[in-house]
Amino acid sequence: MDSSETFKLERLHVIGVADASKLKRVVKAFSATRALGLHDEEVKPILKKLLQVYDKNWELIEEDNYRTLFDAFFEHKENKGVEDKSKIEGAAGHSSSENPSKRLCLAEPENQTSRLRTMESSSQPCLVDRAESSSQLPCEKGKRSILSHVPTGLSKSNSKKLPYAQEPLEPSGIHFKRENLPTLPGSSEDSSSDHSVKLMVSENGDMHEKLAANSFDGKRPLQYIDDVTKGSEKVKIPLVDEIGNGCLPKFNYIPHNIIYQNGNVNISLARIADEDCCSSCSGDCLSSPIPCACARETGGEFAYTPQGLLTVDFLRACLSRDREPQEHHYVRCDDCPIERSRNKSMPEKCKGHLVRKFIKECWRKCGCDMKCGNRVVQRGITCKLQVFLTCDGKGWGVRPLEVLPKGTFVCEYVGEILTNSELFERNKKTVGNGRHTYPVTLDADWGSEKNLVDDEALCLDATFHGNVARFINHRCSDANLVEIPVEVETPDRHYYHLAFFTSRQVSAMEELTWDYGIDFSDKKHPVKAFRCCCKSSSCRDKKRKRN
Ligand SMILES: C[S@@+](CC[C@H](N)C(=O)[O-])C[C@H]1O[C@@H](n2cnc3c(N)ncnc32)[C@H](O)[C@@H]1O
Repeated sequence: MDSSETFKLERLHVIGVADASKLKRVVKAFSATRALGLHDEEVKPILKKLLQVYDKNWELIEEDNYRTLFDAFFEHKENKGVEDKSKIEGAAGHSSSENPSKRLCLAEPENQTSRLRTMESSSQPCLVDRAESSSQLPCEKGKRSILSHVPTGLSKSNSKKLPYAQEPLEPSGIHFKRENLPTLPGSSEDSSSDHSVKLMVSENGDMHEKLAANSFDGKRPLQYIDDVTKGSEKVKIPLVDEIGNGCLPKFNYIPHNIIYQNGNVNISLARIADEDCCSSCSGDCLSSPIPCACARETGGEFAYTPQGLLTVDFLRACLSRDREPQEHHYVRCDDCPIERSRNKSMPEKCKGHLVRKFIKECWRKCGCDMKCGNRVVQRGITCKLQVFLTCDGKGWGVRPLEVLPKGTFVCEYVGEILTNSELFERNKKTVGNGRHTYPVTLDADWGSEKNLVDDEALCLDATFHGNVARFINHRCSDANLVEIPVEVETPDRHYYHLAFFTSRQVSAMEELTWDYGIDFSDKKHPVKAFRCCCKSSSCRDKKRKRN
């Protein structure tokens, strides 16, 4: 018997799996926990206990990339830590006055967290110091123990309403529904049993039973949508609300940008000149010793490695421009389309636009094949992502369910393509009602155009129609995502794709963030000013800092 067979049988024995068909599942669970550096010996008893509690229902353990198993593991660790601590303190003759919930919620800069530390706090990722968070959503307070089934409460009085809760958008393709899920016998409200079972109604109306073990409060349903993309992406993107307090987002999921009305986006093969494509290439352009015509457009080199990540040099150049822009990286238009749409007769002086480094991907007129390494963004989302309700008042956010190496393509920002005037008109109608908008200006190449006409000064608005990127929250200066303009099907750069790549390795369950580039003092900025809760040491929201 070889060592791998011994390993498999050992695990079957340890967790009491008699059926060999479960073997694959056991092995997969251990590979998932090992990928995060957890030791099999420590995971074994937790997995065994979960199988008992869930009556050998593997689906519940496997879903969300073994989320329940990870939660249970870290919860166990945490409880053990507290136990050990009180033993030590008991022996030393004093007790701790520290509130355990505060301990887990200590502010910690994202980029200093170790992989394990981030997972440890990930069951309720909270960067809020409880001492100052009376107006914030509670996170640890209502936590429900998976292994011990001790229900705890979630106080209504100190929960803060989310933007959507305050001002639900007008129906414009409402696709997600929130159900008040009926509690079945055996739920936590039914004290006769310690199994909390809820009937979940998914987007398509299917009903399925789900153990609400991650729900923090027996009275509040844990909200769960299997796939917010409605099957339009290659991967499913679930939505979870572990707090039971979020208003489900009302928007229409679209996987690709779509023109609202007047935006000038002209996609035609005739417009792609020979020098704008690599028609003489074949196979994979990355394997050629000489950069192809598309790579030359990127700056003479490919931006991607054969593994599909951004090259270190390209990422470094983008980050330095993003984080420490020099005066010469800015362009100021003579006749700025943004100022023009704000005040046609007397436009203010242009505030400046950061000229960014572009990636040019191969496309239809190129001779290479679809597997060419210079086609990354056009292949769409491949990472496992999850939309979740943040616990520090930012509303919904996005996190990966797996570790993302530095330079990974995560998703592009998708929305309606609007001209700046259209956006201005749209925003004018919504001024004063507290509604949040989701616009991004496509101004990365405004410097090379003399005077952009109105229908070429574009932006993306994901308020009503958008993809998962609309849920990514802002972080000042040291966000873990960087946005990079990507030219795919149009050679002129007033329209392009805005792609998000990781700026460093991101842990599983760590919130994804990007720097919206907001000047918090600019009251007229298209992104409506909000009080920034990013907790970055370089937070630019001066108001927030003072409070
Ligand atoms: C593009 S949306 C991001 C998704 C949003 N959280 C949601 O629930 O749909 C932008 C809005 O999220 C909120 N937001 C994003 N980053 C934030 C931050 N650092 N601090 C506070 N609010 C934030 C603001 O309300 C902002 O208008």
